[in-house]
Amino acid sequence: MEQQELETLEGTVEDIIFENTDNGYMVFEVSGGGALTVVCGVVGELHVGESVVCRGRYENHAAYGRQFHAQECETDMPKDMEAVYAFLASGSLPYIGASTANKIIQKFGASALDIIANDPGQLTTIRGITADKADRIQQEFKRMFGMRELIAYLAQFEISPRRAMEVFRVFGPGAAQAIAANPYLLCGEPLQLDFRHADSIAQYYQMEGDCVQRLEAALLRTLRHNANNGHTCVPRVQLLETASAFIHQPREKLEIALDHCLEDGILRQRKYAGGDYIYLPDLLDAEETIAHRLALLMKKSPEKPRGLEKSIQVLELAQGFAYAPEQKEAIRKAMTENCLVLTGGPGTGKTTTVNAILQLLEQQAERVALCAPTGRAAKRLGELTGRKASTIHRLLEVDYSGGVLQFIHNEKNLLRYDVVILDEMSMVDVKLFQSLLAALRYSCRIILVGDSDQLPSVGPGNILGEVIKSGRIPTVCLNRIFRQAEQSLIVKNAHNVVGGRPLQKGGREDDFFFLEADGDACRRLVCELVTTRLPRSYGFDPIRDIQVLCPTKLGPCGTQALNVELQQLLNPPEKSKPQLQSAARVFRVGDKVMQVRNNYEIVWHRDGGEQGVGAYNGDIGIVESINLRDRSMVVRMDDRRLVYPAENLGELEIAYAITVHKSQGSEFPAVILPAAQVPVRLCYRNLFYTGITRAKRLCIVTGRRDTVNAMMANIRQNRRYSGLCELLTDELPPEQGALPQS
Ligand SMILES: Nc1ncnc2c1ncn2[C@@H]1O[C@H](COP(=O)(O)OP(=O)(O)OP(=O)(O)O)[C@@H](O)[C@H]1O
Repeated sequence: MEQQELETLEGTVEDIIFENTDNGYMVFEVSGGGALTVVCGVVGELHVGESVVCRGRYENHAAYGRQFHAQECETDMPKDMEAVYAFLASGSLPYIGASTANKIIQKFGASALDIIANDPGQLTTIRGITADKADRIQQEFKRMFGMRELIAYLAQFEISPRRAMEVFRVFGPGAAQAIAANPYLLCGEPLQLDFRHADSIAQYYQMEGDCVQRLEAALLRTLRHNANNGHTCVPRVQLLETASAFIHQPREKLEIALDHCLEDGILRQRKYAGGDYIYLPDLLDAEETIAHRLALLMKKSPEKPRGLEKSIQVLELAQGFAYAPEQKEAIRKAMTENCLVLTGGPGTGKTTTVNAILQLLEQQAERVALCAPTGRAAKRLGELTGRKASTIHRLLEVDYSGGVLQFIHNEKNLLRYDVVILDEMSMVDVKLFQSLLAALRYSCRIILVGDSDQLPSVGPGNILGEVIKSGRIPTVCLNRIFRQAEQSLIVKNAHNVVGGRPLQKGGREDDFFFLEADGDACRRLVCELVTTRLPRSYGFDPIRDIQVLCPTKLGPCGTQALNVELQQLLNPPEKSKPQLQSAARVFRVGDKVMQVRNNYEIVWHRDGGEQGVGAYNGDIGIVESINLRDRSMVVRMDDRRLVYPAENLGELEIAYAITVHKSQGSEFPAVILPAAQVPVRLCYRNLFYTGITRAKRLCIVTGRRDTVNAMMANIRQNRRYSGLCELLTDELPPEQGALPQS
């Protein structure tokens, strides 16, 4: 229906105004019907001189006037001589500029493009074009039109030009043949297209629903889907059942396909106590490497620093208080063992202990690296220890030049540290930890600090939980809440949550409150707290200091509804305030935004001139300016300024309200946690605990008492399949590694 309403614009491309080669978004001028029209849209690749038929709609742009928004764009080779000349002179082909284009046209006329495509040898008759150059010209010409053909081919299966360009980049000129032979390649890495696209291509080629390509793809897709939910492996039985239900094929057929995949090494299997588990090879590799490296550290003889007790006493004198017995034990172990896990809830003295360890290590002139998985956690670690702390990515130095994530520091270029202290360990996934271990010298000692009651990492694995569970790595768990911390109801209630005790209600002077409300009333209450009550009573800045943390995105108290309302209240549209629409979001100058995936290439400038690259999932900032012409935005994140070009806007979300999952590793002066209508799958204790422990000075839980009680009662930690505990116990039989936990 929609299709019939589209208008058509036909003509020749006169000029390319803006081009994004990554996603195919272009702004260009088309002459046709006696007029010159500015056209924009995701059209793939275009060149001056080409004939185009665009379908879309005319729109009036606030700044640029009337434009044509193309939803579809068919192109053809330049037809008449003038268009062929314009195309050749546009510089789209290598070695051909305006004057060579002129010579080619004089010699071959309108058939110049046929010659380039089919008989490039003839080009050598033009001065300056050697046989090699003629070949390169032909290759580039074929690439250009190959991409064009692929866009048209995939469009029949409702695959957008933007996706088609990605397909072309991955499979090159042979893309169409490769896809015809196995349409399910599209569902694999790195494209991960929806299965229904591959199914419709397979149907077109009359492939059966139980063809081997489809069965294997279903197994891989199920494992990848589980990896995205944090599992490093899946029980064999469960994998077969899920994949069978997903593609409606009998389990036996999937079993045969699975055995093929195992034989070919596409998948791997490990036997643990509970049965057989299937892995994607890279995730098993990561868990095996981690277990092996930690085991090697445990097999190395421990350090024997002299005068340790004396040094601890000196520190106590300087501090003016005595360390608790578990803190002392952690300090001793940190100075002697090659690997230590230090864990505990808020206010139990982890940072105080880390500071003591740092001082002792520095006295021994050990080279110590302090790091954490997120920028915010690293910043906090730096502030609390008064030392330089960086993200793991920064420590390893990202190299994204090849378009895939690599690190400059790796097994061939080791980091020169004697000890690494890694904070917020609960957030580290297996791949990142594997990369970190690879870049450390074998003798480098490791101290892992974290709170195992927090939500586990976003990426696959549950390293902290599994390492503690194995009992093979020295672990000190700090349980005691210190007096200062005890005065805080946030801290007390955090421990109540973990201990399964009821929440303590807050009084006027407290830093924790529960306010009862449901549905829309709860949403209105949250908005009122953010916009008026908390700024008035506590002097909080509603945008900078207060963070709404929602268990869910949906519903009246989810991030989506709250962001719409809070944006309207805190940063309403104004005539003088530039704003940009990107997908369903509107960004305005002054909005709070969050980066929602890792981008290793985006450039930032720090105040004071330093420049670098990278914005990471969970980084929060404020929109500082908007350029309407090229649809770019400048976002300030702490002391850094990042320029987001149009194609990167999809990586940003409005962030007055964010999910608890996204808040891991961050702290905020004031947190409001609406717990009214929480879907059952998100109704669990770790999530509630992680949310309230993000608050530094004030935490307000709003919502329904029964929802809060249900969240607190549900200790079913979202189970994560991982073999790390078993791999560690295999590597370290009890006599080598087992240590009683304190
Ligand atoms: N042995 C001790 N005696 C007295 N006070 C202590 C002791 N250890 C820590 N504290 C105090 O307890 C409070 C909490 O300690 P610390 O910040 O180290 O805990 P934490 O576990 O890092 O907390 P969080 O995870 O919330 O940051 C601090 O005010 C600290 O000075």
